[in-house]
Amino acid sequence: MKAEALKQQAARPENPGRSDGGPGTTGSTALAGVSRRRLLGTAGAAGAAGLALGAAGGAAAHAAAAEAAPTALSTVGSGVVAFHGEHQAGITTAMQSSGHLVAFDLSPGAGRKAAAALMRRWSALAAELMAGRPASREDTGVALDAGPSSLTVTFGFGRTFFGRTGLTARRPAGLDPLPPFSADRLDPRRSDGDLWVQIGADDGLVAFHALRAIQKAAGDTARVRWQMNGFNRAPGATARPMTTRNLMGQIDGTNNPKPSEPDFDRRVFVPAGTEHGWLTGGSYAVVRRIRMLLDDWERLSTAKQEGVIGRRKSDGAPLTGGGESTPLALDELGPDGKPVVAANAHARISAPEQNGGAAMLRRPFSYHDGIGPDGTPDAGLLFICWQADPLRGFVPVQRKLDRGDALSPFLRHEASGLFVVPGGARQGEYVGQRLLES
Ligand SMILES: C=CC1=C(C)c2cc3[nH]c(cc4nc(cc5[nH]c(cc1n2)c(C)c5CCC(=O)O)C(CCC(=O)O)=C4C)c(C)c3C=C
Ligand SMILES: [Fe+2]
Repeated sequence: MKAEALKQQAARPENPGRSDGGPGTTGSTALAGVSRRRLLGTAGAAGAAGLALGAAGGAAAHAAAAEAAPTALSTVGSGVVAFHGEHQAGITTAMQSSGHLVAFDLSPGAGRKAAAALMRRWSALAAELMAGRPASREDTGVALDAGPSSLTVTFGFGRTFFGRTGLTARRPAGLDPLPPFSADRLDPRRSDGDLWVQIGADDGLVAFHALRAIQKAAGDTARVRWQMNGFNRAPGATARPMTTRNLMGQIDGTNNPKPSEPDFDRRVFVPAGTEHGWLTGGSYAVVRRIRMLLDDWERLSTAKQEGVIGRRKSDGAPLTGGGESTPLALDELGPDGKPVVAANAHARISAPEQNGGAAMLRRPFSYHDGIGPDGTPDAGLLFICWQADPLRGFVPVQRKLDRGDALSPFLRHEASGLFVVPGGARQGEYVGQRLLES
């Protein structure tokens, strides 16, 4: 099993819908040749045994040997995602097992110049950390011994960022406020924000290390507005690559657009030649903290739970048959003459063909913040979806779900944010430079 798991991780392609990779996708995650100061090794072949250092020869010999002989990283630790590129990392990257979402507000008096300096600082830091190198100043040591572990740091701007930096004329229409939905129970203190940072990694310490470094590098320029912490299944936890499950136990992410599909880029990334040149290659992230009413959900029989979604719980296959990737037969009727996939089933209502083609890339983290004051689990989904235009992605689908989704009685939308995520930085550039300096 261990060897099998290692083989999976080594072969791990990028698939945002899977926490441990999956077929049909492209990837930038690779085995790292670079690592943190004290990590001299590269992973090499999957399953490579670490170099055993004997006790004989005493501490000095041990230290000398440790200096000279590389120690093999596990394949999880050695996953590295490129910081520079056409798009920012953390969008099509395979879902990671640890995540932090943080929104910042610019401090009073911090305008465009300070924001530009902050983005320059943050970008340089993110590039170092994602390569597995320590933060250049005051590294806390929390991630020592670990490789990059597929760390990604992704930056976005909220609507208010543009007013604070005097850039209202360059604010894209896609940042117009989301409409209210009847199921919203939004806490403004945990919603919105001038800046948004998404951190993901396949190691909890590596993710936390990046979070602290980013927070400290904000200095006096920006203050944390809210922070949310999430998780997904660890790579290698399952015997074969699988779509991850959420805290309701459902396989979640099956029908995500795949990078291999011809319309993937058009759906997820802003193309060249639209409204604002600085936005080319960017995307919009809708972030919703969705509490799951798990006590109520877990009282339902498995058959009822499956009816709510329209898919089997065990393997994610449609109730109309086949396997996980079989399309839902939405027209199929049961012996009672009713559709097998109910009219209000979540998978039916959210399907692109029911929403004028509206599609989004869902890349969430689960969260669990203990027990709420009402004695029920404060747990659910940090729902993050990516699209080229929220008005053609999240908004129409959520409108439809809001009107009659069988899943709604088991959910509570508690916080919301909409952020524009600029395209990736080229070498020598920082994220957002084309907005802040042109
Ligand atoms: C507005 C968009 C969506 C919200 C909010 C949302 C919340 C949400 N969904 C699940 C569980 C599942 N969702 C599934 C499919 C699915 N969901 C959305 C959109 C939202 N979900 C879409 C676009 C789709 C794909 C539809 C399709 O193309 O067929 C599924 C089925 C498996 C899958 O395809 O991923 C599950 C399960 C939860 C628990 C939740 C809120 C907490
Ligand atoms: Fe969904």
